[in-house]
Amino acid sequence: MSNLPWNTSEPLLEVKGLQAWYAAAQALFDVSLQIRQGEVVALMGRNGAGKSTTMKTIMAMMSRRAGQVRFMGQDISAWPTHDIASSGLGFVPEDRRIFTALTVSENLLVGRQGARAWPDGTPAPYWTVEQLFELFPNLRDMQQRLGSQMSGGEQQMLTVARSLMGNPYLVLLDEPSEGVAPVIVEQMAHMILELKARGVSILLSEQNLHFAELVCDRAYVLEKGVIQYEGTMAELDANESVRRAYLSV
Ligand SMILES: Nc1ncnc2c1ncn2[C@@H]1O[C@H](COP(=O)(O)OP(=O)(O)OP(=O)(O)O)[C@@H](O)[C@H]1O
Repeated sequence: MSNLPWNTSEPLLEVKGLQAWYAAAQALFDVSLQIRQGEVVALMGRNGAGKSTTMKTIMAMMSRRAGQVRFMGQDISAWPTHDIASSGLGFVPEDRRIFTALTVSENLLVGRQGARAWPDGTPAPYWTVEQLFELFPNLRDMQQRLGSQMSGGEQQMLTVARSLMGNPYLVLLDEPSEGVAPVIVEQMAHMILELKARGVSILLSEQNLHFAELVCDRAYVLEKGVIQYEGTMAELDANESVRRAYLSV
């Protein structure tokens, strides 16, 4: 048995009353959301709605913030970012922070963390480099390539793969489909479904309803730093007024 103070019937991630500021400008207002084990949840909203800020606040990357973040039964609100990441909460930022002077293989090794277990002692999702190459076949063909010589979409894949090297329980994925070629978007959708099948939970920031519908169970919709709607993907799809008011469709 592990010593995780978490019962799997409780949410894996529970965010309550999150607020955040850029200097004097408040960017998040009382944002609350939950992700249960095995769920893929969309965080939707237009440019500037606050999706990235929500993720950065969960990861303690906003210097001025308030509210509570519980992950696997622990209050992580005051933890530093690196402790949050090493507890099994992965974050793939939108700006693709790979090491451009390192090769694909070296970038992956930088992300390596040990294997994890669920509270009942069963193994949590674990990724070998070979399994990651199965998930991202393009990366297998460019193992010795420098990060600086990869396309934006390839860098995006490498960022996701490196995060999976940390064997996270939950990944915050910030707009993985934004600005990448359609063939890569397709691979991203396949990758998210594969993660879900392996038991990894995901919070996916997304503007594209069609992409979110392919892979997500539920959605929260943000506008101006406020959660305006929450529901299943089917409910959101059927709700034309919410779609028109807060999404680009
Ligand atoms: N570094 C920053 N300094 C000041 N204001 C910022 C900064 N980053 C974001 N903001 C503001 O905070 C608000 C939320 O932005 P955020 O990036 O979280 O939105 P988003 O939903 O992720 O949109 P996008 O898809 O454009 O990333 C916006 O009004 C934005 O202008």
